[in-house]
Amino acid sequence: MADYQTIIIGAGPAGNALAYRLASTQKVLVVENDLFGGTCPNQGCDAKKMLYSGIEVRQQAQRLQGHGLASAPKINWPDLMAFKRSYTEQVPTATEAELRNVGVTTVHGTAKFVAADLLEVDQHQYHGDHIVIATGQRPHQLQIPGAELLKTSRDFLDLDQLPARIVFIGGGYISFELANIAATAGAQVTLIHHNQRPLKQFPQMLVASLIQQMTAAGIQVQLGAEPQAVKKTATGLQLQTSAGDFDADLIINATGRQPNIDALGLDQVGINADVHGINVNDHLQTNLPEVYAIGDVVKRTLPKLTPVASFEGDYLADQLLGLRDDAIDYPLIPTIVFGTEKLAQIGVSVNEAQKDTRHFQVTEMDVGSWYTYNRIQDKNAKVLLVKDMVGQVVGVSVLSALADELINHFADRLAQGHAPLYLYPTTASDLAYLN
Ligand SMILES: Cc1cc2nc3c(=O)[nH]c(=O)nc-3n(C[C@H](O)[C@H](O)[C@H](O)COP(=O)(O)OP(=O)(O)OC[C@H]3O[C@@H](n4cnc5c(N)ncnc54)[C@H](O)[C@@H]3O)c2cc1C
Ligand SMILES: NC(=O)c1ccc[n+]([C@@H]2O[C@H](COP(=O)([O-])OP(=O)(O)OC[C@H]3O[C@@H](n4cnc5c(N)ncnc54)[C@H](O)[C@@H]3O)[C@@H](O)[C@H]2O)c1
Repeated sequence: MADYQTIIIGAGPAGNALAYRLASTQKVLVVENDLFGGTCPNQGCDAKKMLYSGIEVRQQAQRLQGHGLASAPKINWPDLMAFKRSYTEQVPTATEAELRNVGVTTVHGTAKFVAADLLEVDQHQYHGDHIVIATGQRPHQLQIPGAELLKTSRDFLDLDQLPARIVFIGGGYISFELANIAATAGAQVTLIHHNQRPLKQFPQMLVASLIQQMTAAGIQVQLGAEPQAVKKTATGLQLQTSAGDFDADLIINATGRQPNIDALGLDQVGINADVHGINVNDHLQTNLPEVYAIGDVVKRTLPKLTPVASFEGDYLADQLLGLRDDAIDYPLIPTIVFGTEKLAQIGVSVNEAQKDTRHFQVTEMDVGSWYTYNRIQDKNAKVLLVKDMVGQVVGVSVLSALADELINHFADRLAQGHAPLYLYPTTASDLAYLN
């Protein structure tokens, strides 16, 4: 039986951040049952932003029509997809090779606990002094008739051809981002949300403004539509909802993600988890002291994002190397929806401030006419500042083509002694590698 100091299950941003840090001092094994690199580079953040390269150029050119540009370039979907694949297709091999280069052993297969310190992968057993679960999440399945006809964000991000009519189910990050890609690339797009509060974490005033811009860009946003069934029709598919039926050639289910824990055999060894993820303490330790969990698979209310996954991987590396023993203390976590306009926030949210008017006040600023935004014709740009009672800015929400830049500047300004976490993927998120 092979013996390791640390075994990491899952080679996504969380598992890899940990593996790289441990590699020079420990004997480390990483087990991966799909694509090395995990969700973010293969079918999440990076894949999406490769497509956004073309999408953003078309959108910026649309804003400048009549201001020096005569037309906006059209998207050639197969070419854009080929560009995305030129990046994604090399990710799994390159990631695994990098891990091996720094001395990490890698294994392909699904890991299952046999004991607290023992895993089985394809009938081979591996002993670890510590075992770290970093298995991430997968799309949540809708329980409606015909759900097997629905596709996911992973399918969308690898489409050979762009279907003419696309429906996105869900009013979260994925639907808002992919709907914009599809519509800007020329599809007829409908976004269906089951209640009246899409993107509920963000200020509803900015969400309403975003939806206005989506509508102006030709995206139909249907609120209050509970999905009920999916059917095949003579011409494609039909989504039946409480607010009517929607015909489409492709329907993407983006109603949230659930932790990858089913195959791990957690019950067998008594690791506490539920449908929201694995329970950990403030040291990212499960109820079994030698087993930890990091990244999206952890049950927590903080946003499930790449910078958070990497931060946890880094933190746990310090713990396992004996460099620190304090509880995890997260920096402010900025969030962004790369939508028809970018919607981003950091610090005390407007929603929190509106519930606690004794301590916070919100200032609304239409900045579309400011030089920075006027120059790129970002006419609807808006900033909401949350201030405490002495007038100090403690939170910011932005709707603008430049929202990522501004929020990253506020990540620096509001950091208060922590190394700031930046939105990913952005220029600022590269800073950690520029030293
Ligand atoms: C469409 C989309 C867009 C996104 N965009 C952004 C964005 O712009 N910015 C951002 O910050 N975040 C974004 N995210 C979220 C981001 O991708 C995740 O937060 C991040 O990937 C989490 O990293 P992780 O290592 O915890 O999990 P993952 O990246 O999911 O990696 C987990 C790995 O574990 C493997 N695994 C699972 N079970 C087992 C098992 N039993 N045995 C072995 N291996 C196993 C999986 O195959 C996977 O490779 C996006 C997500 C999606 C789906
Ligand atoms: N820019 C980014 O950082 C980014 C981009 C994409 C994804 N992500 C990550 O991926 C996660 C998953 O994205 P997502 O958009 O799938 O999830 P989400 O949680 O953001 O949104 C899911 C939406 O589906 C709705 N919903 C839930 N159950 C439903 C049901 N039965 N019927 C109809 N609607 C239902 C919810 O109300 C919610 O609006 C995000 O939470 C985030 O952590 C991040």
